[in-house]
Amino acid sequence: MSGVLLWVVSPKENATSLLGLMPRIGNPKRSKFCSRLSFSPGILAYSGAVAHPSRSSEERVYEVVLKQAALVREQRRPKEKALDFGEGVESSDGMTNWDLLNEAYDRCGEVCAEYAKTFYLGTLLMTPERRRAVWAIYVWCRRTDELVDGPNASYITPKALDRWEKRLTDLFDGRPYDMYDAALSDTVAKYPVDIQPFKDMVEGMRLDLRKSRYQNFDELYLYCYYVAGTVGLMSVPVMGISPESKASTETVYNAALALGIANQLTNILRDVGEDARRGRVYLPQDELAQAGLSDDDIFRGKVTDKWQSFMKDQIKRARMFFDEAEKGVAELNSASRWPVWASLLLYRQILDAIEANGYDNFTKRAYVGKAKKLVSLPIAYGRAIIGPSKLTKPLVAR
Ligand SMILES: CC(C)=CCC/C(C)=C/CC/C(C)=C/CC/C(C)=C/[C@@H]1[C@@H](COP(=O)(O)OP(=O)(O)O)[C@]1(C)CC/C=C(\C)CC/C=C(\C)CCC=C(C)C
Ligand SMILES: [Mn+2]
Repeated sequence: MSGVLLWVVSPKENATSLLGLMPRIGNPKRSKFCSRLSFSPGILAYSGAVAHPSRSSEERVYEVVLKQAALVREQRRPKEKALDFGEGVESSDGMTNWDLLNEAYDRCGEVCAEYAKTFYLGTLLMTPERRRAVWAIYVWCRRTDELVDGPNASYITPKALDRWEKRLTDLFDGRPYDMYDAALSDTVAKYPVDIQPFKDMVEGMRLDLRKSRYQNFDELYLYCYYVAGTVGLMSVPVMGISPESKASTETVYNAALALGIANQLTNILRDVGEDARRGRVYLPQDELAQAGLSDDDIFRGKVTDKWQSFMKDQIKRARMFFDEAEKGVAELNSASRWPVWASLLLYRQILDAIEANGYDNFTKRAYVGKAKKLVSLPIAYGRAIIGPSKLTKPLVAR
């Protein structure tokens, strides 16, 4: 994928390869969610709106959620931007554009299979159309993350991210740069996917370049939305909501957002030691201080009573986001539920693994073993059979 870097990195920042080839006020649901976050005294108190008299991160993110939900309701299909993959035009090697597009999607599938095997297996249950669209989104996310986390991360500047974003707008306008972009370009033309979550993910990568401390949970929440909540918002329009669902579109998007946030909080809790070795502390500074801890304690990496108690609260909060996410999975199209349940159950078990490690996330990496993974798959399947509740819920037109 040296093409990506040739394009993203300026000639001076020469590099070679990437990825191988190369709530809301006025919204009862959100208010309920926030009140759940603040049920516990101490660090879990959700103080965003108080600490920031303007708008809290959750309010800002919720505006994006509403916009995405509205787009799906309208089933917006920007056909005018769709690429013309007419079957007739042959290239010199005899391949039609149609063949090239199919190959592009296949390549996305190969990247997925290599980097996220379980997730890839889950997607095989989806319809072929949806499956390849999710692969295309996955590959774009993976490449975006690789820009700041991959082997060439030290060459990446804010300007390089601007170029990556320009490339994103081009592909949304039907002008893909390479094969992977072509697959995503086709996907966003076929499904009501908006560009905002993609741009927001790039913004998250910009944050990673310039920020290594988060003062409070409000700041961290925004970061988690940028790098992970966005994935939920990108995926739902492709995965689809069950025709039997009586839940409002906003409810489903909130759940999707919550799953992304839960996953990223889990990532952060798992990687405390690894991040500290790179000079990064994602944990909210005010909550550390309230627990009598500081960056120095993290760099020292000693598991103390204070650390254990702090971690218990952090894990509790991550689980709340998983609980919030659970409420929406049943509303998805039946074929999409299994991979989502599988990813939710597997990721949540990382929190159990941190507990099992005695909260030593400085020197031990929490992971879910093969056996536990295997057991989770039929459990996920069992849950996926359960569709939307037949009970009438407050109906918002969809
Ligand atoms: C209603 C409902 C619950 C719907 C489900 C919506 C849905 C599919 C949500 C997906 C949530 C999800 C998997 C979020 C990804 C979160 C994540 C782990 C983000 C990582 C960011 C950066 O992390 P960091 O650098 O700290 O850590 P690493 O060491 O690099 O891991 C990411 C790496 C960003 C890039 C994200 C991806 C590559 C994953 C993209 C995944 C998809 C597009 C497919 C999602 C579909 C399913 C079925 C899980
Ligand atoms: Mn990463």
